[in-house]
Amino acid sequence: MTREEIRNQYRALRKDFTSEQCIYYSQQITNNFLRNWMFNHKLIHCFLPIHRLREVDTIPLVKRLRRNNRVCIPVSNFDKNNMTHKILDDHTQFQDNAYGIPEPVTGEDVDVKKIQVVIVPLLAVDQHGNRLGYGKGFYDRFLAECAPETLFIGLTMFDIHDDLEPNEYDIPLHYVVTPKGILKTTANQPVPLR
Ligand SMILES: Nc1nc2c(c(=O)[nH]1)N(C=O)[C@@H](CNc1ccc(C(=O)N[C@@H](CCC(=O)O)C(=O)O)cc1)CN2
Ligand SMILES: Nc1ncnc2c1ncn2[C@@H]1O[C@H](COP(=O)(O)OP(=O)(O)OP(=O)(O)O)[C@@H](O)[C@H]1O
Repeated sequence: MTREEIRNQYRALRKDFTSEQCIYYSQQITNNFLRNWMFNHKLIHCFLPIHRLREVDTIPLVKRLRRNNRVCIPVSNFDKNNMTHKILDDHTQFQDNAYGIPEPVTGEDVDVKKIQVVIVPLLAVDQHGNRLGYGKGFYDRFLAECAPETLFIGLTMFDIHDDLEPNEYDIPLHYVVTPKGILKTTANQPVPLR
């Protein structure tokens, strides 16, 4: 199967989820994540979900992580297919962009190099941490800019896919969280966070 065929397959599967299934899987992913990592005094990037596409609901995770960390949320530029990142605070205001992604409209911009953990949305991922998104390269570009010790953690409601052919830009994830548990991929781990 081509990347595009695999992409379409997962898109279709996700569209068939009910909102109850989506909530249930999201809770399991959140619980598995927090059982493994709470982090402390880190700068963490996390996406916010496109509800219409039944993405993992990261809002409870973001709320919990923000208790002991700084969390930044992406703002997407669909002309350049890149993102900037704004720190979440008690006063952050959000607005859905044209693709239904909630984005902060206020808040301090973050230097990409200072981000220590990136929580990545996925359509499909394999045991090596190779991933498939919507195909615009947003996360490929972003992960390439991050400092070498940054930890990349993907979230998916699906099981790990058989090997995906990486393209030249693919940067593998270090961990994947599913409703069933946590997979440490075969990608080289950066130095452990203190
Ligand atoms: N929540 C979230 N934020 C994210 C991503 C993501 O996957 N999830 N992205 C990860 O890279 C970037 C945005 N990428 C996107 C790329 C394409 C489309 C898009 O074409 N949407 C169409 C149809 C999608 C479909 O049917 O599956 C649409 O909204 O009509 C949306 C987001 C950055 N922010
Ligand atoms: N670092 C980069 N520099 C320039 N172009 C890039 C870079 N990364 C990705 N691209 C472009 O983006 C396209 C989409 O890449 P790919 O198929 O890997 O997307 P994806 O990983 O599924 O999507 P996303 O990253 O948005 O979730 C690539 O074909 C390439 O043209």
